[in-house]
Amino acid sequence: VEDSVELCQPENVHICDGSDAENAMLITRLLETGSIVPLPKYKNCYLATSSPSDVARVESKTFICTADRREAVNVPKAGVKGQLGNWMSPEDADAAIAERFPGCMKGRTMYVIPFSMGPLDSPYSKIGVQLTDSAYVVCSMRIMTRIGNQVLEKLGSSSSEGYFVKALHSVGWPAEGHPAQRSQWPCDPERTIILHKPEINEIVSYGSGYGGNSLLGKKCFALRIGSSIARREGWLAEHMLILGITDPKGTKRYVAAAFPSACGKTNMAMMRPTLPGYKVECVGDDIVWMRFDQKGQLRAINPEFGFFGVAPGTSRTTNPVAMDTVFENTIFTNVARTSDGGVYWEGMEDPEPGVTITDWLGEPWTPGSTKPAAHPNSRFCTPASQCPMIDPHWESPEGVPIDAILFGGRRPKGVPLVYEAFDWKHAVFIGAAMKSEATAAAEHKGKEIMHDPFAMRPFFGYNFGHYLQHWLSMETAVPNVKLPKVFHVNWFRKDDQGKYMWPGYGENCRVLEWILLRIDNEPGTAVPTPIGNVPTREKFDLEGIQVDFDGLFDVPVDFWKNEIEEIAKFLYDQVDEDLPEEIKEQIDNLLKRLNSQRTA
Ligand SMILES: Nc1nc2c(ncn2[C@@H]2O[C@H](COP(=O)(O)OP(=O)(O)O)[C@@H](O)[C@H]2O)c(=O)[nH]1
Ligand SMILES: C=C(OP(=O)(O)O)C(=O)O
Ligand SMILES: [Mn+2]
Repeated sequence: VEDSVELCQPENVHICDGSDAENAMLITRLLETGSIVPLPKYKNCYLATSSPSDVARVESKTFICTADRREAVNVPKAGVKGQLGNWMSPEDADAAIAERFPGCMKGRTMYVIPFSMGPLDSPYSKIGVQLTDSAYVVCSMRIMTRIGNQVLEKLGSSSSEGYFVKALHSVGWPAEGHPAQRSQWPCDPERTIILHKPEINEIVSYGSGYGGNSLLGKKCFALRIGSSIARREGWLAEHMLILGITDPKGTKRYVAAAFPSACGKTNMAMMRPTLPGYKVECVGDDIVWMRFDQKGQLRAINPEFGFFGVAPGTSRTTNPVAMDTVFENTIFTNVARTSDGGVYWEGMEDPEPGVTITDWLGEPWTPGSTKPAAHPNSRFCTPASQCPMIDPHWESPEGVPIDAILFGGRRPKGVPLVYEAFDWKHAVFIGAAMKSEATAAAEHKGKEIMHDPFAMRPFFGYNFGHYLQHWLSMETAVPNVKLPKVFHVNWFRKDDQGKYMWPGYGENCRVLEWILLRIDNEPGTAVPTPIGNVPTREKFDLEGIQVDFDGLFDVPVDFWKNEIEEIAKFLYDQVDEDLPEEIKEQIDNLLKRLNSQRTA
């Protein structure tokens, strides 16, 4: 703190105790500066609208900084541009800090936020301290993580642990005359930079107030620094939801699922199953820290304390549970506002007659408007404890047992609703081969289908080749390892008219039901295809819905030959010398399986 005070020269330093009184004081401050507005329709809810140039994560300005480049990122073949993270030398990182931070908090307050990723009494939790000049960030961190005195006390007592993650954040406060200078959302988009130093467990973020760039416990710590710690310590930090599902007989299982940003994690974590007799409960919606225990069981904690969920598309029909969660103690960002003091976004039920809408940019909005009312990456930031279906064990210090892992993405063509990996090595290959349409969660434009291995492309804290090796090594993580079953799912396949073929949301429980049958080794449930096992029609419940089963599960051989060629090129080009032999074998085996099929 002293070093950073010397660097940033704030007028005040406020050490956050995490109390209600402190939060109320900060909210008042944010209301006074116009950084948030109240939403009197709900209890203790506020709306922040950002600068239009600070609305999402910026992957191109996010770096992993290590002495040896090969530690931080994949080293592609000569002439190939790396797609799985950016590297910067520690010297260049320090120079970037020296260009931006001196005096950046002049005349303002530096907040010191001690926070815990994971329940305070869990041996798997880790502590961080974030310094920031944004009260919005403090209030959001208080929702997303456990903060305050309790954390300082634990930090003081756990000398055996010895380290905490140091996180420095400034929104950047450009000089007089700069367009962003007087705005209610200060930021410095041109000079935004997000730096991670895994070798010394440090994060430095400058220029952006947007969630993924500024709430440093989340993507920066829990995924990037976290994955690098996890590799050293022999566990996994992943971009996954965790849910518990109880079947009609009363058996409960936990499932983790990795989907890229804005591809359905929060919705699945809060799913209300349409099949009778099933119950889903939510442990987490974005990040999992998991490891095999001594008995060989994979156990997971959710390191977070709240949900930072995508608002558009959330409605009474798609995600009623989220709708029952977010209208208390919530900070909304970049959604639209209604004249009766509420919020509005695309996909939400229409407001009452007579109620008018102001879009996220402050302009009047009507259903005929050509621009969206809410920014496509607008978010709610809400306490997890408010979720009516939060799992009773969501804060259990030893974590919950995971029996299946799902990978998935937005794949309009060729990819079946669900298929199952043949074994662990095949599972790791399926994770490596993941692709998905780009979304508004980062700066990518359009709907290009991008590679997104393990849904971690923007979040790897170290070389993806080493990451693959680490996943492969889990097969022998402990003597009696009980490997979870692994599946790939795709809720987003489209027909020739461009319409989704699968109703999704609560109906996704039908896929979960089949997964449970597979976990229980029920006979007659699956048939092999070249890419993995798919359900048999008899054991996949379609009662009450009209869908094209054959179309949903079709594995078009020509499509997959092209697909695997492209994936192989991507992996060989990107990972080159660090591509594990096991993955090369998986590519060869899949090609052989495809070539032995008759093409249509
Ligand atoms: N068609 C369809 N859309 C979905 C489904 N699940 C989520 N979505 C939409 O995808 C967007 C992102 O979902 P969300 O759960 O917030 O994704 P996350 O960022 O991975 O947590 C929202 O607009 C959802 O309404 C689904 O099963 N089918
Ligand atoms: C917060 C984010 O996560 P997600 O869309 O995965 O919920 C993000 O991508 O910045
Ligand atoms: Mn989410």
